[in-house]
Amino acid sequence: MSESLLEPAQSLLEQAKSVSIERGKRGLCLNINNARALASVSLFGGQLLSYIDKSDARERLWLSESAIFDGKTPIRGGVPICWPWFGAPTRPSLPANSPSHGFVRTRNWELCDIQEQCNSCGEVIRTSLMLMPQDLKQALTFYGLPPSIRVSLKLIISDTCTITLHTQYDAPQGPVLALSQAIHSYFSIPDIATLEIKGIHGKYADKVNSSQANKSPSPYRISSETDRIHAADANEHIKLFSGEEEWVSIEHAGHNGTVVWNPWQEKSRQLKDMNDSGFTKMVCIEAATMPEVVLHPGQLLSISQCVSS
Ligand SMILES: O=P(O)(O)OC[C@H]1O[C@H](O)[C@H](O)[C@@H](O)[C@@H]1O
Repeated sequence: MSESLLEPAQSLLEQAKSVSIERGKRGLCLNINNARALASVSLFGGQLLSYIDKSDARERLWLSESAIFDGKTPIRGGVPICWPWFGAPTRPSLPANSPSHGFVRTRNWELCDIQEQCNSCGEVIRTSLMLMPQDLKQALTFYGLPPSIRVSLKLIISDTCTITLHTQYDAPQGPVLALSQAIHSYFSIPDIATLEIKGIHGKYADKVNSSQANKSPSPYRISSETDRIHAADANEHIKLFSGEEEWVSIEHAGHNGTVVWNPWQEKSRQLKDMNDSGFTKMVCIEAATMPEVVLHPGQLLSISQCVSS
């Protein structure tokens, strides 16, 4: 993995007021500090690692204390991008040992654009970043996928945080692409014992008990290993409560599935990049296209997640 910035990114950074680059224990990260929020994005995986709304100074994302930053292992926490497949690779045409959750979470991404919006005092109140995986064409060819596909990630950091993943099939003709993907966000919560999830109503396929079409629970609480793919409402508004307190608000668009994941105790112990009690402080709520959707030449597919207080 090249640990350097590409030339165009250097000049974007020189002009930006609210974005700086840091080369530290977490590898190469872009740090955003504007009047409304703080955030950090790893260029490995194009992965948002931290988002803090300055109005309450609360970290919204969970990052494992044992996360591995070796430039090879997927980072446990923040917002991994799973693309162009979610979960285990199922397509027989893929090479043996193809990674779980696709290949872009373990690639270097490059910074392609920065846009800043200022208030009347000249303070930046909104920072938008555009990132793309490096050398995507080569990777697509390696996995037997059409090389004219482009994927980009737009992050808008302000008093809300919006993550949008675009897939553009940039060709007049070619084979259709069956695409599953996820914005795989790990949310930081005070305690899994007091968590209640509101706003998820669709039936779910249960990956723990291998059963299909279960009714969404009400109230929705987590007290054991949970790994579910819910059929999603078109524009979904989910809220996480810690007891009576509304903790975080999550809106999804462009998806057809919402994933809820908590590994619970035993599985946490098996994961080398998660502390034994890590599962008590996190829950994954993911905007996904799962089951997979079909993308035709010329089409653009976008999914997004917006996080706010
Ligand atoms: O350990 P990872 O490959 O990062 O996957 C972590 C989890 O991601 C998703 O939420 C899946 O539904 C789970 O089945 C999986 O265990």
